[in-house]
Amino acid sequence: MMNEARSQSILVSGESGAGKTETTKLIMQYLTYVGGRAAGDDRTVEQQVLESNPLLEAFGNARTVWNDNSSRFGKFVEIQFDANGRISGAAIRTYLLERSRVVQITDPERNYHCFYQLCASGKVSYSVLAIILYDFCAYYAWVLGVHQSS
Ligand SMILES: Nc1ncnc2c1ncn2[C@@H]1O[C@H](COP(=O)(O)OP(=O)(O)OP(=O)(O)O)[C@@H](O)[C@H]1O
Repeated sequence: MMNEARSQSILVSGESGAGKTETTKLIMQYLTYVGGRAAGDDRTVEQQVLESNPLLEAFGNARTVWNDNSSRFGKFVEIQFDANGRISGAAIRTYLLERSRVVQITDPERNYHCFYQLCASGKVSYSVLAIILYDFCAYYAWVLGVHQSS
Protein backbone atom coordinates (compact mmCIF):
# COMPACT_ATOMS: atom_id res chain seq x y z
CA MET A 1 0.00 0.00 0.00
CA MET A 2 2.77 2.45 0.92
CA ASN A 3 4.93 1.46 -2.06
CA GLU A 4 2.16 1.80 -4.61
CA ALA A 5 0.25 4.58 -2.80
CA ARG A 6 -3.03 2.85 -3.57
CA SER A 7 -5.84 1.67 -1.35
CA GLN A 8 -6.06 -2.06 -0.81
CA SER A 9 -8.96 -4.31 0.14
CA ILE A 10 -9.14 -7.65 1.89
CA LEU A 11 -12.27 -9.73 1.32
CA VAL A 12 -12.95 -12.33 4.01
CA SER A 13 -15.59 -14.85 2.96
CA GLY A 14 -16.68 -18.35 3.88
CA GLU A 15 -19.52 -20.37 5.30
CA SER A 16 -20.81 -19.88 8.85
CA GLY A 17 -18.18 -20.95 11.37
CA ALA A 18 -15.34 -20.80 8.83
CA GLY A 19 -13.51 -18.16 10.87
CA LYS A 20 -14.31 -14.87 9.12
CA THR A 21 -14.93 -12.89 12.32
CA GLU A 22 -11.79 -14.17 14.07
CA THR A 23 -9.70 -13.66 10.90
CA THR A 24 -10.98 -10.11 10.55
CA LYS A 25 -10.02 -9.37 14.16
CA LEU A 26 -6.52 -10.74 13.55
CA ILE A 27 -6.18 -8.58 10.43
CA MET A 28 -7.33 -5.52 12.37
CA GLN A 29 -4.90 -6.32 15.18
CA TYR A 30 -2.06 -6.60 12.66
CA LEU A 31 -2.95 -3.36 10.87
CA THR A 32 -3.29 -1.46 14.14
CA TYR A 33 0.07 -2.88 15.24
CA VAL A 34 1.98 -1.82 12.11
CA GLY A 35 0.05 1.46 11.81
CA GLY A 36 -0.08 2.31 15.51
CA ARG A 37 1.31 5.36 17.20
CA ALA A 38 3.82 5.56 20.01
CA ALA A 39 2.77 4.13 23.36
CA GLY A 40 1.63 6.74 25.86
CA ASP A 41 -0.80 8.47 23.52
CA ASP A 42 -4.34 8.94 24.73
CA ARG A 43 -7.01 6.52 23.55
CA THR A 44 -5.90 6.20 19.95
CA VAL A 45 -7.85 5.55 16.78
CA GLU A 46 -6.40 2.04 16.57
CA GLN A 47 -7.60 1.29 20.11
CA GLN A 48 -11.05 2.53 19.23
CA VAL A 49 -11.07 0.33 16.12
CA LEU A 50 -10.26 -2.78 18.16
CA GLU A 51 -12.63 -1.85 20.97
CA SER A 52 -15.51 -1.57 18.53
CA ASN A 53 -15.56 -5.36 18.04
CA PRO A 54 -17.06 -6.41 21.41
CA LEU A 55 -19.70 -3.70 21.10
CA LEU A 56 -20.71 -4.69 17.57
CA GLU A 57 -20.74 -8.37 18.54
CA ALA A 58 -23.02 -7.67 21.52
CA PHE A 59 -25.68 -6.16 19.27
CA GLY A 60 -25.14 -8.23 16.11
CA ASN A 61 -23.88 -11.68 17.12
CA ALA A 62 -25.83 -14.62 18.45
CA ARG A 63 -25.49 -18.34 19.08
CA THR A 64 -26.57 -20.55 16.18
CA VAL A 65 -26.37 -24.31 15.68
CA TRP A 66 -23.14 -23.77 13.69
CA ASN A 67 -21.41 -21.11 15.73
CA ASP A 68 -21.71 -19.87 19.35
CA ASN A 69 -20.70 -16.38 18.25
CA SER A 70 -22.20 -16.08 14.80
CA SER A 71 -22.18 -12.64 13.17
CA ARG A 72 -25.68 -11.97 11.90
CA PHE A 73 -24.70 -8.92 9.84
CA GLY A 74 -22.14 -7.92 7.22
CA LYS A 75 -19.37 -5.48 8.02
CA PHE A 76 -17.27 -3.09 5.94
CA VAL A 77 -14.27 -1.83 7.90
CA GLU A 78 -12.33 1.07 6.42
CA ILE A 79 -9.00 2.00 8.01
CA GLN A 80 -7.37 5.20 6.77
CA PHE A 81 -3.62 5.76 6.85
CA ASP A 82 -1.68 9.00 6.54
CA ALA A 83 1.32 9.56 4.27
CA ASN A 84 3.62 8.04 6.91
CA GLY A 85 1.63 4.82 7.10
CA ARG A 86 0.10 5.67 10.47
CA ILE A 87 -3.58 5.15 11.11
CA SER A 88 -5.42 8.46 10.83
CA GLY A 89 -9.05 7.36 10.97
CA ALA A 90 -11.49 4.53 10.63
CA ALA A 91 -15.09 3.87 9.69
CA ILE A 92 -17.23 0.80 10.12
CA ARG A 93 -20.41 0.21 8.15
CA THR A 94 -22.78 -2.62 8.90
CA TYR A 95 -25.22 -4.31 6.54
CA LEU A 96 -28.20 -6.62 6.57
CA LEU A 97 -28.63 -7.42 10.25
CA GLU A 98 -30.74 -10.58 10.53
CA ARG A 99 -33.95 -8.83 11.54
CA SER A 100 -36.15 -11.85 12.22
CA ARG A 101 -33.89 -12.99 15.10
CA VAL A 102 -35.00 -10.03 17.24
CA VAL A 103 -38.51 -11.44 17.51
CA GLN A 104 -38.20 -15.13 16.55
CA ILE A 105 -35.63 -17.76 17.52
CA THR A 106 -35.56 -21.54 17.38
CA ASP A 107 -34.10 -23.60 20.23
CA PRO A 108 -31.12 -24.08 20.74
CA GLU A 109 -30.34 -20.83 18.94
CA ARG A 110 -30.35 -17.57 20.87
CA ASN A 111 -31.20 -13.92 20.41
CA TYR A 112 -28.47 -11.26 20.26
CA HIS A 113 -25.87 -11.40 23.03
CA CYS A 114 -26.76 -7.97 24.43
CA PHE A 115 -30.06 -9.22 25.86
CA TYR A 116 -28.37 -12.01 27.85
CA GLN A 117 -25.49 -9.76 28.92
CA LEU A 118 -27.99 -7.29 30.29
CA CYS A 119 -29.89 -9.94 32.26
CA ALA A 120 -26.67 -11.57 33.48
CA SER A 121 -25.27 -8.33 34.88
CA GLY A 122 -27.73 -8.51 37.79
CA LYS A 123 -26.82 -5.02 38.88
CA VAL A 124 -29.62 -3.02 37.34
CA SER A 125 -32.90 -2.15 38.95
CA TYR A 126 -36.15 -2.98 37.16
CA SER A 127 -36.69 0.66 36.20
CA VAL A 128 -33.20 0.93 34.69
CA LEU A 129 -33.71 -2.45 33.01
CA ALA A 130 -36.95 -1.20 31.48
CA ILE A 131 -35.23 1.93 30.15
CA ILE A 132 -32.37 -0.09 28.68
CA LEU A 133 -34.75 -2.60 27.09
CA TYR A 134 -36.73 0.30 25.66
CA ASP A 135 -33.51 1.70 24.17
CA PHE A 136 -32.60 -1.70 22.72
CA CYS A 137 -36.03 -2.02 21.16
CA ALA A 138 -35.77 1.51 19.77
CA TYR A 139 -32.35 0.66 18.36
CA TYR A 140 -33.57 -2.48 16.63
CA ALA A 141 -36.70 -0.69 15.41
CA TRP A 142 -34.43 1.96 13.93
CA VAL A 143 -32.27 -0.73 12.27
CA LEU A 144 -35.34 -2.46 10.88
CA GLY A 145 -36.67 0.84 9.57
CA VAL A 146 -33.36 1.75 7.93
CA HIS A 147 -33.14 -1.57 6.13
CA GLN A 148 -36.77 -1.60 5.15
CA SER A 149 -36.57 1.83 3.57
CA SER A 150 -33.29 1.18 1.75
N1 LIG B 1 -7.88 -18.29 14.08
C1 LIG B 1 -8.63 -19.00 14.92
N2 LIG B 1 -8.07 -19.54 15.99
C2 LIG B 1 -8.78 -20.28 16.87
N3 LIG B 1 -10.10 -20.53 16.72
C3 LIG B 1 -10.70 -20.03 15.65
C4 LIG B 1 -10.01 -19.24 14.69
N4 LIG B 1 -10.88 -18.89 13.73
C5 LIG B 1 -12.05 -19.43 14.09
N5 LIG B 1 -11.94 -20.14 15.23
C6 LIG B 1 -13.03 -20.88 15.91
O1 LIG B 1 -14.13 -21.01 15.04
C7 LIG B 1 -15.27 -20.36 15.62
C8 LIG B 1 -16.06 -19.67 14.52
O2 LIG B 1 -15.27 -18.63 13.99
P1 LIG B 1 -15.94 -17.28 13.48
O3 LIG B 1 -16.94 -16.79 14.45
O4 LIG B 1 -14.82 -16.36 13.12
O5 LIG B 1 -16.68 -17.80 12.16
P2 LIG B 1 -17.46 -16.95 11.06
O6 LIG B 1 -16.99 -17.41 9.74
O7 LIG B 1 -17.33 -15.49 11.34
O8 LIG B 1 -18.94 -17.44 11.32
P3 LIG B 1 -20.32 -16.68 11.05
O9 LIG B 1 -20.47 -16.54 9.56
O10 LIG B 1 -21.34 -17.59 11.65
O11 LIG B 1 -20.25 -15.36 11.75
C9 LIG B 1 -14.72 -19.41 16.66
O12 LIG B 1 -15.64 -19.18 17.70
C10 LIG B 1 -13.49 -20.14 17.14
O13 LIG B 1 -13.87 -21.10 18.12
